[in-house]
Amino acid sequence: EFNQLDCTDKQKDRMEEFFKSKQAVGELKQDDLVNICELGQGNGGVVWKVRHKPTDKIMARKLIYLEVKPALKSQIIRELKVLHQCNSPYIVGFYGAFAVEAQISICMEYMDGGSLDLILKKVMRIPEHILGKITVAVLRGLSYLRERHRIMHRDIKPSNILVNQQGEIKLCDFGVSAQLIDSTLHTFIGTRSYMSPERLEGTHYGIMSDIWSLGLSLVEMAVGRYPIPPPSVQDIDALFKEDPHGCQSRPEGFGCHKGLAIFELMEWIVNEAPPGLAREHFSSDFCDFIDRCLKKSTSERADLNTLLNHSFYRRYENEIDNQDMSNENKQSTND
Ligand SMILES: N#Cc1cccc2[nH]nc(N)c12
Repeated sequence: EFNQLDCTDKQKDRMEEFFKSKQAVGELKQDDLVNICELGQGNGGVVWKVRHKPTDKIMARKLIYLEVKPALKSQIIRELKVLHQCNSPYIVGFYGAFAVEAQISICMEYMDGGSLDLILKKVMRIPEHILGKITVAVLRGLSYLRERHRIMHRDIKPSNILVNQQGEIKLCDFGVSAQLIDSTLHTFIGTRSYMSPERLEGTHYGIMSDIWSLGLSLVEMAVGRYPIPPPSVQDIDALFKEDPHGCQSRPEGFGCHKGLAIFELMEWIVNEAPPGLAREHFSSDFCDFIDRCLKKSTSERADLNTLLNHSFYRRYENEIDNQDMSNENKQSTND
């Protein structure tokens, strides 16, 4: 019985490989890093693809600009060091963190497939079977953070789910430093929110809030646009109507509806019915999985263990493990 915290041999090999490359890098210094190109903006910072000159390793470096007292900055760097213990096939690798003046640098494993928000912009929408694999990786990543580190993610959304050419799917940007969270609370800049109703209302929230954010992210990736306010039935039908040219293109005006202002959108999340999937276009267990993630009341919402036993998760969990096994078998027959 594969436990969601177990790893396949292939995953163990990859983690050991990363650990060795991390040992080769040693302590990170600003002057050892050279920018290659920008990978993304958001989450209170900008992410650069960088090269570590002494080892020639490619990394991703998140830069957070923070005007805080030196004592707070040292506390943030100290708290970020917990990331050295966050070792899971579903969590992006961590090389180290350091501060230079008002800039905090978090250096991590470079994921050459990028983040799912940028992929979604290119492919219009993500097919259900891929969303199944994404769901397995996210739930296993959330399980790892909860079981081994007693933390929730706090910011599940497509831009914090990264992929690489080996088909790995990993979480990044989780709230490991309480001080960094506190110091950046006022810096929210965005036109959409993945926060749960209870979090927007300022009441108690926890891991169940991550489950809401996962559900909302999956609907967005399934449909191809942020799902609040919900797309019309016509929008959805147009989305799935085969394009006469055989290639999928975004229907005229789809997704570029006049969006709600951020506060209207937050009010919608708190006051209106949650979004869901159209049953004529998605499997019943995917629709049911989403419905259970997007219950507005946390007492009705599915918790992590319930979702790890849901038929939608079960359908894809073996695919990820067998994929590694089959890759291992292919590798061993090629050896
Ligand atoms: N964090 C991060 C991030 C954002 C966009 C692309 C990326 N590739 N590898 C990363 N770590 C990363």
